[in-house]
Amino acid sequence: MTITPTEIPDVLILSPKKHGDARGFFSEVYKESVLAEHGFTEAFIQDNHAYSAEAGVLRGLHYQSPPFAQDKLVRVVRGSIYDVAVDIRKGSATFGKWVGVELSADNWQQLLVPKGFAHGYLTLEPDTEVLYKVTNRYAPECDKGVLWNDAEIGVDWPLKGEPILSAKDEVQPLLSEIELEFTL
Ligand SMILES: Cc1cn([C@H]2C[C@H](O)[C@@H](COP(=O)(O)OP(=O)(O)O[C@H]3O[C@H](C)C(=O)[C@H](O)[C@H]3O)O2)c(=O)[nH]c1=O
Repeated sequence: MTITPTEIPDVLILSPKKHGDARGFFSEVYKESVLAEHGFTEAFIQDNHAYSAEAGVLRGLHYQSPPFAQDKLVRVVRGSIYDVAVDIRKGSATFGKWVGVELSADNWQQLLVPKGFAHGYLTLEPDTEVLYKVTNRYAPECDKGVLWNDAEIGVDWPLKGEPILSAKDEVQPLLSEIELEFTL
């Protein structure tokens, strides 16, 4: 597995090796020791699985506030997504900045999104399945968000038309309106 920092150094791209043979492939898709070598030692305690039927589904931008903040390790086992992390850590040199990476069953890449980042993704094809590990349990009372198209952030979503949003994501607050609960 190789690990590559993005333009925001705490957000990492992981590229597990696929061992292919005549039967198919085998891949170690999570290895605690490899992440520890890169300074990530948080324990993942929950696995999530999200299926989106259509291309153009946009989930985000979400985060859980302390004490239930989550680190996320995101991968795609069917289809593809444009995965986005936005730095919402007060005092960060990259506060309000975002990174976007295509994750797909084909490229087999993963994205590590640490606490202090809002996370969201846009599906790029139908029948897309996203698996991700998180380092804290689901806490609805701490479930927060930022508006997907907040002009102050300016995420360049590769949209073809209007996104398919949940009712919640239609009305998320702007970055300028949220309580900043993460400090670098
Ligand atoms: C996140 C979560 C949700 N749920 C339930 C709550 C709702 O009944 C249903 C759908 O939840 P929601 O609309 O919040 O799902 P997404 O829009 O995919 O939310 C996720 O989207 C972005 C991409 C994220 O990074 C977060 O993990 C998460 O916020 O699943 C649970 O039971 N457990 C959970 O951990």
